[in-house]
Amino acid sequence: MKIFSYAKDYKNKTYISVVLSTISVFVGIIPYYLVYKIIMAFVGDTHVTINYILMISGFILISLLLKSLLFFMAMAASHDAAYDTLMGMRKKLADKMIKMPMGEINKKSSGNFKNIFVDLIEEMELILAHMIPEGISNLVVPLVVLVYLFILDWRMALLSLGTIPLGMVMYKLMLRGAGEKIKQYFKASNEMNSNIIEYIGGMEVIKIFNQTTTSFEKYTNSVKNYKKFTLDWYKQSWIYMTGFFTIVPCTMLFVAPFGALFYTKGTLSLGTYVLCMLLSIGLGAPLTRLAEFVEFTHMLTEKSKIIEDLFDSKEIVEKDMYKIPENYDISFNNVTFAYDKQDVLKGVSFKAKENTVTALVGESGSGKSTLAKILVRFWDVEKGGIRIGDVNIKDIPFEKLMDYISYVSQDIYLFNTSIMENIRMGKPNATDEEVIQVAKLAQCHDFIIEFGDKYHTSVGDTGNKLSGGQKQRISIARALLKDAPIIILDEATAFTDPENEDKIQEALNSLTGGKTIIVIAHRLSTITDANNIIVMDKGKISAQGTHDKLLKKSKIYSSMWEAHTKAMDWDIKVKENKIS
Ligand SMILES: Nc1ncnc2c1ncn2[C@@H]1O[C@H](COP(=O)(O)OP(=O)(O)OP(=O)(O)O)[C@@H](O)[C@H]1O
Repeated sequence: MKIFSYAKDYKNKTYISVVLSTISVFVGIIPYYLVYKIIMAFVGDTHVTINYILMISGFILISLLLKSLLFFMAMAASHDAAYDTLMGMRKKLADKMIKMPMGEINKKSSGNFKNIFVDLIEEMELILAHMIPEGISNLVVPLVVLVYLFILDWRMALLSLGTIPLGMVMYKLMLRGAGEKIKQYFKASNEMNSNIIEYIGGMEVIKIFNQTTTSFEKYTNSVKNYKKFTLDWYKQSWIYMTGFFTIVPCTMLFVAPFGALFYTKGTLSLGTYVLCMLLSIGLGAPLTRLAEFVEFTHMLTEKSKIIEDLFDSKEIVEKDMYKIPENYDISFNNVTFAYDKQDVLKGVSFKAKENTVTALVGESGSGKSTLAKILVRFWDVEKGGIRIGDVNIKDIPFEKLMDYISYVSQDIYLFNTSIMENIRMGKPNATDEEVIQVAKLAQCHDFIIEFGDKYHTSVGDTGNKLSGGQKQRISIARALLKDAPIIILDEATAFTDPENEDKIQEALNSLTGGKTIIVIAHRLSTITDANNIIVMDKGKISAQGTHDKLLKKSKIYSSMWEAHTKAMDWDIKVKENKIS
């Protein structure tokens, strides 16, 4: 199982656990031998003194205590190694996600990721922490006992294994179709996780649209489904499971009667008979526990496959040879791009020069945000190329590319921490003063100081304590603080009320010169001064030029402008109460 490869960094603790649990197994066999000594002392000719019995009992007690102590020390070492491994796996998974294209991440729901990061990895603890010490003792005990039994009397050794063939039949029946059942169980568990997260995340929409019944139904159905698959699996296997766990430990079934027969026939001494019975009793429990571990392994192999699939999933390809751009001009050369099969960008070519503002406008769905997302390599382009300062973005180290670009997307995400820390994410070593300075530039300062805790006010879960416009300006402040040479601002339509628009405009004006700025604009009045306006239409560039030029030569742009000015007039009239 590949899971053990993640444990290799912590192998020393694992070795300690292996050594301790093996010693514990051998120490655990001593009491059987000592009990045999007592019995033999009574049946033999020797005179048994109370001191002798007390001494042997003392040794039994010491061996039992030592066995437990060693076992718990082994468990402590294996748990230590296991939790280190789980931490390592979670870190590696988080690293992996940074390298994955957004498209790959979006294929899975957040419930799916939660299931992998939390539940599945937690269950790996069972393999790593318990399988090593317990697995070893459950494997070594029967082996050592069997070898000893064969040394004593091979017939008795074989008889002590008599229940195993019967148990194996039960075991086989128990595992019949288990692979399929496990897959169904995981599918149901994943669905349940995704539905729970969707139910909680979508609560606002559910309440507004009074969809409580249907959404609740979807949620309860997945919970019921999960119960059904778990129970089905249990019902199918419980009879055989009970059979197995009843039959296998009855090692005395053959040992006692046949041993008595051999003894009466004089082919087995009383001492060996007694010792064989004692040893075969000790054989039963570890044998059944061993079977339990085989079952766990079966299940955990399936679980670790899900984790491994995530580790093996597609990454943004990084090359060995890198180039660093000499300037920050951006050029799209004949870029064609599809999320799935249908092209959403078709042969797009344009240049956004350093020290200029380029605006992208066009109808909803015309491909504006997609242009921004492929520039930051959320998805890789296969046809055509994107260059920064004449270097293809695929030839720039991904981390460097992220350093060059500040991207304010439509989906603003704020972390559940203070406003100060949310802005500081743009430059982790920024001082408080620097944060406040950019907040002023981004027109956030005034509303921040209105809050009781000012910059230390928590923004709430995903920023839900702030208005849309406030969140947008905080994300602009974050981008300003990063001070990257390229800035992409994807304006969110939802927050473009005139007051917020003015503030955003001021924030944009504060962007210092020398940068390459790309603005995806929904309200055309924000970009009339842009050096170049690109009009997108169904994935293609329909026209480009300055505002004045486009008004004359682009039908799409001039009608967009007309619609925009009408809407502005409407706004003003409503404000002046001319329209009720
Ligand atoms: N993750 C995705 N997977 C599949 N298709 C997508 C994805 N994101 C966007 N699309 C599709 O790509 C097309 C272009 O979308 P895009 O978001 O670039 O448009 P836009 O011009 O920015 O729209 P808006 O102005 O509404 O933000 C749309 O048809 C959209 O349905």
